[in-house]
Amino acid sequence: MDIQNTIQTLREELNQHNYNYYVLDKPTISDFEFDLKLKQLQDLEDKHPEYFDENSPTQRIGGAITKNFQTVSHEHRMYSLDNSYSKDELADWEKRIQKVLGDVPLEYTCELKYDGASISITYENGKLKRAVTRGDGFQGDDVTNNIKTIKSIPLKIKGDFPSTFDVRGEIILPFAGFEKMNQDLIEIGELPYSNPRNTASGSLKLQDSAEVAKRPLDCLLYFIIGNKLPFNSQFDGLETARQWGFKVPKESKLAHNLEEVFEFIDYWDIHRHNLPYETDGVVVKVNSFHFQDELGFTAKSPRWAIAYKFKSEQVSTKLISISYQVGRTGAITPVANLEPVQLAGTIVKRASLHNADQIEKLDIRVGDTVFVEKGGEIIPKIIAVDFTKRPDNSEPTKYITHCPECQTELVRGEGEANHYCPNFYGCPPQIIGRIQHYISRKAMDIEGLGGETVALLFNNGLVHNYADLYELTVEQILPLERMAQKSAENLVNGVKNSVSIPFERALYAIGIRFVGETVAKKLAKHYKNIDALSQATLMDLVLVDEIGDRIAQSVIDFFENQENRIIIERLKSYGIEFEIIEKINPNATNKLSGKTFVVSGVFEKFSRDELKKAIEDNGGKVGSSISAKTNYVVAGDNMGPAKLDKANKLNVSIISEDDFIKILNES
Ligand SMILES: NC(=O)c1ccc[n+]([C@@H]2O[C@H](COP(=O)([O-])OP(=O)(O)OC[C@H]3O[C@@H](n4cnc5c(N)ncnc54)[C@H](O)[C@@H]3O)[C@@H](O)[C@H]2O)c1
Ligand SMILES: [Zn+2]
Repeated sequence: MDIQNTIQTLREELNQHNYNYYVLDKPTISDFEFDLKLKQLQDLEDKHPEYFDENSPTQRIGGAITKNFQTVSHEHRMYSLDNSYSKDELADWEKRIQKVLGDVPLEYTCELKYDGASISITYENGKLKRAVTRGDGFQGDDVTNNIKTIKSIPLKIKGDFPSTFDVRGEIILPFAGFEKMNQDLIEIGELPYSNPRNTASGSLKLQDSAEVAKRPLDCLLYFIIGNKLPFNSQFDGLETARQWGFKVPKESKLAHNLEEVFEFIDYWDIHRHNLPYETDGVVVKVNSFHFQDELGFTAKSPRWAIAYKFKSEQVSTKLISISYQVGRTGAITPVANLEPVQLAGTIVKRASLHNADQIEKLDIRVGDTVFVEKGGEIIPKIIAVDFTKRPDNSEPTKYITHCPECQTELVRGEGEANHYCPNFYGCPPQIIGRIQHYISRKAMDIEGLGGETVALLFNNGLVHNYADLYELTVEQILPLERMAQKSAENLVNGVKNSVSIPFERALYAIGIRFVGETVAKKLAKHYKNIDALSQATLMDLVLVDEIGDRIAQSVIDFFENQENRIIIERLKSYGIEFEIIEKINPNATNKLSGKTFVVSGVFEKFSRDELKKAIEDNGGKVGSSISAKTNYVVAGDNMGPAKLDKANKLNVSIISEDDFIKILNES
């Protein structure tokens, strides 16, 4: 291929990767590989200036503007950063600076490079006015509403500030929040997000800011830009930002020479693993604004700053075999079994291969030597195959066609990433997984019963679904491994005691696909009992707050299934109520002393007589008309204007049924 063609191919390839990374938030190659290709292109362009193109990925910021938000021009352009991977490159950078500035003493701010999505936020008269993504550097998406949901971003500034300025920061998803989000997804049988950076970036692009508000995003600030700023160096700017109320990580340091910069890098290359969020390097900036102005910018990045990228830890090892796991929902996940190898402080033996497409893309085969990396420093993943080490007799991987557990032929729905085993009622890991979900802490929270025991019960033919749990007897389970009289009794009692559980928890427990904790709450509140829910049509369901087509269809499918209906009826017969039950606290005494009021409104939950009885049980006296002697009147919705009038005159408060029950149930 001639040079011009190579350059053209690289440009096209990099443009596609930029699109995958910035717009889709789904990169298909590692950053390291991306940076290598970019460098290769840069080198070719340097050698062949005749092929210069201002639209080349070397000259332009990779991000893009989406059509989903209003496009806004940046008052101050948003640049990228030049990258370096070695101390030599940093030394070269300093030389280039000294060429411009002469041999002056230089100070550098050293900051961590937070791995998320950049944001520019404009403040006017101390108030947050607008937040815009980096986009192509000139223009970005107005995501103000989404940004306002992030609690660490002040809506109003404290202290002395110029009338208008922009702040620049990184929107990140700390590890803890990221893992919680994934846990919630796994619980409802969904695939987890691949890493915090792409998830943070994807969150900013959501159309519904209520959805964004639920995500534990954070903003780490690294720059203030504007006219008449009350400081003249980067380091003082960070301190000021902190005083104005922004979150500025305290790890940043002022270095007085390159040696101190190297110390900072060496320290954080190790200790970054203890930070609660992801970092991918260190950003070194010339501290003085005066010098920054003199140095200026290239087409893409400031000359006064450079990123030093940490090498993401990679090792190579051998693929021993591929096994396939069947999840609770029947989703198949291929898992790579590796020759054990040390990586970032842990021994790695297995890595997820995600799905059939991933295997095909990597062209990974048993016996291959593979590169493993800790993606997002959490889950190890296979980056690539070392083809130079492929054994001659290796065979392409054939994805399984049948379930490894029950031999049912697998299916793959249109547009779905994973294969599924459709044998919902006969496939052991699906059955066990469903029962394990049913007993889990957030569901029925059954004391005395754990996930392993569930498998044991199933394997011994004692339970086939979660309703069977309620038929278990001590005599049946006593002969099982590691079971003693006491633990057997605890198990049976734990199951028995679980029946008095709020509707929303029971609804979550039965494991309808896509019905997680939050959705279960919404459905419970809306339908009040399972019969109403089971009769709901698709149209009814999608009208419920936050219920979309996919969830609605899944609810319909669940209740259309005869076996599910039988199980629910059985659960009811064991005492699970599957409805929201309002109770008047039977232990309330004298809750009403010293109060005088009329209970009025439409009585939805209790009859007039029940309410009267509750009043009397609480030491109150019920009257039929409002007078000084009787404190309470249960009037219902037919309280005539005369009574209302009288109540008003006597200054007696009129309260609803709900408020009345609340008073009785107050502890
Ligand atoms: N894998 C892929 O397909 C793919 C595609 C495109 C880009 N990428 C990766 O994305 C990056 C592209 O670079 P980029 O242009 O987004 O720049 P960058 O992320 O390397 O550096 C610039 C950004 O760093 C951020 N940053 C974090 N901490 C900072 C701090 N303390 N001070 C200043 N800025 C800070 C800012 O948001 C700034 O916009 C590279 O790492 C590249 O490998 C990967
Ligand atoms: Zn199966």
